[in-house]
Amino acid sequence: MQDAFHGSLLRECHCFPSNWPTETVPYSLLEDWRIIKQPPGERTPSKLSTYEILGPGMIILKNYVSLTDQVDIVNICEKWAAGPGGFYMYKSDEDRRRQMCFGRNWEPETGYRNCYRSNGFKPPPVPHEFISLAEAAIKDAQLYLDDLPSMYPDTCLVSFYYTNGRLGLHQDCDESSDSLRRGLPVVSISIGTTAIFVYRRTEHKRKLKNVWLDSGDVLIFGGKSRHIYHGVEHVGCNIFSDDLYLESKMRLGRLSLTLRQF
Ligand SMILES: O=C(O)CCC(=O)C(=O)O
Ligand SMILES: [Fe+2]
Repeated sequence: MQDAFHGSLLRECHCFPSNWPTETVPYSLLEDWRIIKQPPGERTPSKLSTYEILGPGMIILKNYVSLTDQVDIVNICEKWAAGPGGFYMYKSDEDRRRQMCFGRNWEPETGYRNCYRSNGFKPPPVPHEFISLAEAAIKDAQLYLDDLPSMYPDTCLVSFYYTNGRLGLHQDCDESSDSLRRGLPVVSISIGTTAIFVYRRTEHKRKLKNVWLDSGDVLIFGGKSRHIYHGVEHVGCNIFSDDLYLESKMRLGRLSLTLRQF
């Protein structure tokens, strides 16, 4: 499946479009470039996990990802972030966040159309740890929501938000028409500083709601909530717990993984 995708795009993509990312220099997630090897410990989900239903097909699983798994995620991302084709920044992001992709390349202006990044880099496959985590979260969410479809994440957008980071209101609508029509969920995993997720349902024109995203939280929106307008505000410097920073040495900021099925 993935080979077929890459193959066809490679054939179509003869030259670099004009809107390539402005910067693709290596960007380490760590303050001191050290990767910490974690001893085996508590695995996801954390025993203290709770949940809140936010709408049809929309739920937040609080404190769902254990500290051990959060550190693992930082280390997996770091492996790619600091290498060629790692984190990149778009002009439109105005020095507020960096991004990289697993599975399929996604760019703010061209969506999933381009396979190449400016250096000819092909996104690595979605790490199996991320796939298992997203699938487990969806399964757990389905215990509380009867209108949440399952999905197999074949794409993962990794964003690192600086403490002045934000993301304006938008809909996620670049996935295949089949995925969108079936309401296959978006799974957003938060690691690092606390942020506020703002959202509104398409039919509620003015009613903006918000929910805190702390480190270890998993937010899922699918089914009837798949097309919500949403954004990220106030990343700031608040940290839910300093354990993550002590154990992973991650920079101050918010790492978010957004998994989807194309
Ligand atoms: O950072 C997040 O949790 C959400 C990101 C998002 O909405 C997106 O990348 O489309
Ligand atoms: Fe989004």
